[in-house]
Amino acid sequence: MNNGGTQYEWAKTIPCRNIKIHGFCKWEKKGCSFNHDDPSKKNVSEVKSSPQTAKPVSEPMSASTTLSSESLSGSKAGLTPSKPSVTGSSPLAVQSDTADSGARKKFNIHTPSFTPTGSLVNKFADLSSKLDDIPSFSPSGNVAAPSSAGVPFDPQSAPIFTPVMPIGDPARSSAEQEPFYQQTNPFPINYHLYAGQPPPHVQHHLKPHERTVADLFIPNDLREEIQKKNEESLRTISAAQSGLPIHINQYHSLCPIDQNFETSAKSFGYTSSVYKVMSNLDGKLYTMRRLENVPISSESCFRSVNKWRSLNCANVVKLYEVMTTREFGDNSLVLIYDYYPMSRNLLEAHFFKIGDKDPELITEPLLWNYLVQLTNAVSEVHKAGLAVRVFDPTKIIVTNKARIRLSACGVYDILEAASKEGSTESLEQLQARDMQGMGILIYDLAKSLVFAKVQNLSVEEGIPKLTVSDKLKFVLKKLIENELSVQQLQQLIAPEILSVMNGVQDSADYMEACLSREVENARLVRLFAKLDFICDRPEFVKDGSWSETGERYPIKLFRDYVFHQVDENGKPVLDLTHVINCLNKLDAGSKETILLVSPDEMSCLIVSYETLKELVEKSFCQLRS
Ligand SMILES: Nc1ncnc2c1ncn2[C@@H]1O[C@H](COP(=O)(O)OP(=O)(O)OP(=O)(O)O)[C@@H](O)[C@H]1O
Repeated sequence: MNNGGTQYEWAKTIPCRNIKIHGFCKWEKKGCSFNHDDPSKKNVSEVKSSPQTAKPVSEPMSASTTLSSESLSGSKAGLTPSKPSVTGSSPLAVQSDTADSGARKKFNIHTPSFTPTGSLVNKFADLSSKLDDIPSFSPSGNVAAPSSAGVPFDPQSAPIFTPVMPIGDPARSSAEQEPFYQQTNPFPINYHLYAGQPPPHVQHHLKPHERTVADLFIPNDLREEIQKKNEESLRTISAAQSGLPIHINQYHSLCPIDQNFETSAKSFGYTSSVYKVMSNLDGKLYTMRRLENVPISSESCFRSVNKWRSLNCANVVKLYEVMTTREFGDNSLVLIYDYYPMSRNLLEAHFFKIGDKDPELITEPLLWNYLVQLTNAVSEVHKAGLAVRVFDPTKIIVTNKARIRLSACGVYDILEAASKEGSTESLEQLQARDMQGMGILIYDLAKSLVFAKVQNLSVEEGIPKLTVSDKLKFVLKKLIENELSVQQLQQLIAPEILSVMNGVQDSADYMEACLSREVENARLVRLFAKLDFICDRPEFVKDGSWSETGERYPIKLFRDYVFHQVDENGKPVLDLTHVINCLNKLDAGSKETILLVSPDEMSCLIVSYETLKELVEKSFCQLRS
């Protein structure tokens, strides 16, 4: 090993890149063969020794009035960096300081990237005289031009930077005009903190007692689904881009939910659209269903709304508020419902490919599941003295795996009250029609199971052709022929209700298990935060208790022990299990002892987690006091 000497003669004349990049080379006397003479240091010494020879340095800074011969000759007044200045004075003062203290500084002022010269042009003047003519870059006319260089910087009189955008720019207008609009993060969010699951063929075959890091957190697919829903909730569009009103009463940040952007009057006889909105009262997201040009003549049209508002059912999207508005430029009827991010209606879920999501296959268990959920919805609605009235597949949304909800309740009641004719049917008749509607909906979905052409057959001919169990055929027949009340239906499908209930309980258990894994993480995050509150506080730099003999020193070493360990090759150890293990023991105040070693390996101490816990508590209490 060549210690201190150079190995390669040819490298002696080549400047060492470490000097250029870091300002010093830690291998300078340990075998690095390259040239370690710092050219800028040489210039300073030249400047100091002879003002006449200082031209190459002083010329680039010639604009500076503070770079006088006094300062160059070492006048203390000229060298003190007390007065902030954008001119060459401050850098020069630091230069002289650093020259005194030697080159071993991490941020070396002599490195070319850190030397603010007066003018870039002069630096290249030797290369071509034409370069002298190139104007210096200045970001705007207001910022000090080269001619003003040398005038000491005065924050009071400094021009204020005003970014100028062309008039009519949507970004500008949206920011200025829309008090509620916020630019959300670009999509997709960077999931850099999560490592994906390895493909099944590379997965380790773990012994029963072994765990992977992924086992400590909620399963990846569930986490991703929740994250996607959060992203969807955060998605916004500026009113300037969407052309929608900025707010309707307390609801703002209107963002269209409909994926196909087509408006039709198919479902209610009025063109309708659905938006995600945020309430200014509680900050929550809601769904706004708008129907255009509805002739609402009096408050009495909203008679049924209170009943709908008080209905709480797991299979009905809750209605909160109904109003009329002219904010869209017409007489719009607006209904406010609960918002379920990433939900799709039954038609979208089973018959369309949306984005990269394929339509979901319909199976008989799924049909039973839907029938049970719809029975629950209908039963609750009927108990409230209302009727569902609409069983359109576009008005039932799938909010989670196989979880459905009626999404447009209450609309028909209002529309009918608003129309001149009004309803001729009694509530009992409407409720009986609900049973029929439910049967037809399930029958329509069941038809997709059959390859033969049942589409054009009548219901009586079509039901026998369905490829489902006889029991489902029988239930559908009875429903469509309107021979079942909701109570009779409940009795008839009791075994299926129990099996759906079983699935729901399994799902609840699974979710609870996932939740319990995350509960521990919340505790650890608090511990992380506590340690970070305590360690490396700049105001405690001179505090003796943090010094190597101080009582808080073990906390510092413990933090290094947990997070900053390196392996035998000097590579950082990124072992999450170690982190969680240590923090759990700290939290529990275990009696187990650990060996803490300082980074320079000059001091080491043996301490128990119990003691560390006391120290952390004490330090944290002192911070709070
Ligand atoms: N409460 C809700 N929460 C979240 N999304 C919803 C909600 N209600 C409806 N949606 C979604 O809004 C989209 C549009 O719904 P829908 O088809 O009912 O509206 P529409 O296009 O106005 O209907 P149509 O034109 O058939 O009258 C669907 O993707 C649906 O999943």
